[in-house]
Amino acid sequence: MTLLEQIQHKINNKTKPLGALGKLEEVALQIALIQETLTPNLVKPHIIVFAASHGIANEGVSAFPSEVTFQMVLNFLNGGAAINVFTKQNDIELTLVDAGVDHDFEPNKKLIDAKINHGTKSFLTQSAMTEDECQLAIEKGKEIVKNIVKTGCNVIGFGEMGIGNTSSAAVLMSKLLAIPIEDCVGKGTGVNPDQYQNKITILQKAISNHAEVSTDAIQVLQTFGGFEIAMMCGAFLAAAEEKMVLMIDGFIASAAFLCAFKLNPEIKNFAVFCHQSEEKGHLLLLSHLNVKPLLNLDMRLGEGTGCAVAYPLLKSAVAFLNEMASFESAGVSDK
Ligand SMILES: O=C(O)c1ccc[n+]([C@@H]2O[C@H](COP(=O)([O-])O)[C@@H](O)[C@H]2O)c1
Ligand SMILES: Cc1cc2nc[nH]c2cc1C
Repeated sequence: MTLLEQIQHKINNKTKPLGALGKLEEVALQIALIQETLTPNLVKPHIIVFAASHGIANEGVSAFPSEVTFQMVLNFLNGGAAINVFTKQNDIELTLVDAGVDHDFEPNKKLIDAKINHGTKSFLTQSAMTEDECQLAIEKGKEIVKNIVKTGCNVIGFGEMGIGNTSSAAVLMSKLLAIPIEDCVGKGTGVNPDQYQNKITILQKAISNHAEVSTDAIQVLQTFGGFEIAMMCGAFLAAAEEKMVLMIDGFIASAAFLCAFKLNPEIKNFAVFCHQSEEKGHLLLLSHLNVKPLLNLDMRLGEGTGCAVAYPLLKSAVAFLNEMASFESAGVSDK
């Protein structure tokens, strides 16, 4: 029997009707395959939140001003954000990264300084980053994950904070999947109908101003991305290389995943899609990746909160596989 057949056999022989644990069975199979074992375990769960400022945020595409990005980083450092609460609740380690926030933070041992620049340029008229900045952000993301692997962690989620980043994510999705931008744009932090129309117009203009940009993932990321998105892209690539279980959060995280997937499609085998965001493009993005998310709680926060609330489900998947009796061991008739 192949390992896949052995794991499936183990799942099927648990004391339950065939398939009765639904998606938990798929997750258990996936985690066992990632770890190449019939007895997987989840060690030192960790969520990394990458924060960065966006030049495009100054074009009226968000309901909130750009300063909220650095203000929320301070909130993360003080333990007051949703991701602080949910990681604490579920015993998940939290690491914060300044990927490129337009603010000079006091040195703080809880904040990794990976600042590429003080925010990206507005991609309405310029490239968001230089080629070097984009490469550096990807490399930093990889390096941060490689350091976390050394702690023994084998399950990792990524979150982001960046006012304006639903605009970046929407354009990445539109360019990389050849989907009209209108189908990729949502309300983000909650723009009103007029602002929503303006957001679409701005992003259409941005795309036509960069008509020369191909569908190459790095070129698209450099032109329309954010430092947190590029860093997350590198982080996904490194985490999959390390054979970790990857927890994927909402719309922006999925757009970063899409960039990484275009660079290495193998990473999908390591990815658990934690939730379906309320953000308009997310369902379409997930369906293009041909994946089903675990939860739909109408969340649209980011920060890795979808990963943090879904993590107990991964624990349940591993626990049933390791701890449930089989029909044979429990003396239960299987037909
Ligand atoms: O994760 C999501 O699906 C998600 C959906 C909508 C908004 N967000 C968060 O809101 C911010 C981006 O929204 P906006 O309107 O400024 O583009 C950014 O900080 C994200 O973390 C996140
Ligand atoms: C307050 C606030 C918190 C956030 N967390 C992630 N994105 C956010 C956007 C806003 C506006």
